[in-house]
Amino acid sequence: FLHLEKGEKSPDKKSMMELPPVTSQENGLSQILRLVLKELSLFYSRDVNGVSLLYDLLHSPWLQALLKVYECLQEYIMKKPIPVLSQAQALSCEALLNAHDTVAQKDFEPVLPPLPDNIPENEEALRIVCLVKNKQPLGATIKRHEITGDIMVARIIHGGLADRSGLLYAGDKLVEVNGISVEGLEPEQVIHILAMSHGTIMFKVVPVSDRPINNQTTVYVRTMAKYCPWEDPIIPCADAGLPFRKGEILQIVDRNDSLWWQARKVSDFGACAGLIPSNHLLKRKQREFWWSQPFQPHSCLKSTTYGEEFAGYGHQFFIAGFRRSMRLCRRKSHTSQLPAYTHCYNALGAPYEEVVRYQRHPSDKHRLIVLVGPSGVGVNELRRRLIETDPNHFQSAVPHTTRSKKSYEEDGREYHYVSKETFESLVYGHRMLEYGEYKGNLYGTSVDAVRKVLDEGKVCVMDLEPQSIQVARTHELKPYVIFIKPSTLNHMRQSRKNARIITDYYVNIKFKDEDLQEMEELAKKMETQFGQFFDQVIVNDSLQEACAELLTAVQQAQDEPQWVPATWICSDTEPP
Ligand SMILES: Nc1ncnc2c1ncn2[C@@H]1O[C@H](COP(=O)(O)OP(=O)(O)OP(=O)(O)O)[C@@H](O)[C@H]1O
Repeated sequence: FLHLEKGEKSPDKKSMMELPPVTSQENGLSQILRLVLKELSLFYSRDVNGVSLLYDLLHSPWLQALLKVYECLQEYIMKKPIPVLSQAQALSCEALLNAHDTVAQKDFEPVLPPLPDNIPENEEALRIVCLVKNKQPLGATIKRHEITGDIMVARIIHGGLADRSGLLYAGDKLVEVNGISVEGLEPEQVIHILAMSHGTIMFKVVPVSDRPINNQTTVYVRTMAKYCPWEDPIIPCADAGLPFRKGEILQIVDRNDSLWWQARKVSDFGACAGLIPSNHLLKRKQREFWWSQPFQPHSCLKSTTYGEEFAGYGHQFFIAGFRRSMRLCRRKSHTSQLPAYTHCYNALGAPYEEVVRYQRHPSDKHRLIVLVGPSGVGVNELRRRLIETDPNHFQSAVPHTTRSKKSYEEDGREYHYVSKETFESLVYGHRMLEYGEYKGNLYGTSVDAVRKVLDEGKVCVMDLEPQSIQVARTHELKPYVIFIKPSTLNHMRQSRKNARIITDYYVNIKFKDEDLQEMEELAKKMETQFGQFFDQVIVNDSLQEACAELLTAVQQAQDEPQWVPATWICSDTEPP
């Protein structure tokens, strides 16, 4: 510090004005203070009233020290010196470590460390990081360098303490922990030292010469598979892994490593990131898993024997798409065609689907509402009730059939009646969202039938078998998929006492216990296989409550922001 002694000869005002401009380095608060003190000293020597008090105040060592510290920090912020200068040593924490990337999720909190007594001569090459153990993990992993055998910081977990401290980097070489040299130690031994340490822990590291720069933009993805780090034998550090279920939305924050990415769940944004297998790696795992499984025929759908068709509900107005033949046909639809596809998709499709936040503009067409659920759960009951709340706003799509029209039917009301050739051309042209055969006739719902409802400015509500969801997931329809889930067996026994299950016979029959059990099993299978596509799950326990939930969900789908595949919004988006 520049020190002005009391009574020291000060320059006169003119010469003060002519002082050469201070360099940018000097152009700080200390310099201004120095000039003020010089000015004051002029009056001090003349014993001007009150000046001595002001002079003493501004001359006090604590004020000058405070300004100097402030300037040091400013300089540190501007220069980001490597390694960290002694003035700015500080703040860092935690440690995760393991044989490959051993993680010792030790608990730490940052501390402002005392400066070491004797700073080594080669200070420039070392960084000293002090941490205080607390309940937070360090958020870094260590490993042994394959060639040199050095203990290295393998990864810094995004958002963890080490990351936030800004003092530890992947590639830093660990030299000492609490004064103990780590040379020749195994990563596990280093972890043991950490585990045994209490209070402040000091790491001495040789900083990595090229700090990794993460200049990738973050992407959001929907997980198409589930992942459990503790069941993964090849994850570098299971404790640093991020477990996820199918259908969760993740924010991928680091893709520098081609095998292990870092991500966090949008449902838990405050948490630090975790390791997840990269797209490529997860795909490989799925492929290996798929080939290791014996072929299992698809058991998600129930097939029935087929009786006669008769007209459906006798409600006050006609709602298309509730015809018994269509519903029974759907039950057996695709059972022979889709299983292999479904398994293949799960095994070989992209494990992460890039998603973006989408909010429908009021002038855009409505999103298609798709209801999915095991047979008998109440999909059609709920759909019918929803449409009845506002038939001018909610509508079903009119299905196609190749069977002949009955005298009381109207073309385009119950069905679109078409020839087998026309129907088949729609199928081959990929114009059918789903289709099947019932008693020698074809039944199905076309994209055009859905489009017609949407073009009229209405909300199209349809039920689909889960394996058809993929077909409906297009930029144009932007389906919002709601899974109708049965409640517990005990609840169902009560609530379904008077309910009737649709049969192939003229009289619908009451639910038996086996029907309820089968429904529960089917629901589980559907969730396991197709849960990644469900935007919403509604448990159909009380019909009234389920209806209210459905209405709310449908309104949210149309009016509030939702995660949708990025390809629906920008067609040139590549998968991550
Ligand atoms: N929450 C509920 N409480 C009581 N009864 C219900 C409830 N939900 C649906 N039901 C009744 O259960 C029966 C079956 O419902 P629904 O016909 O909607 O089944 P579904 O899921 O469409 O099955 P499918 O596709 O096989 O026809 C109907 O009698 C319906 O009124």
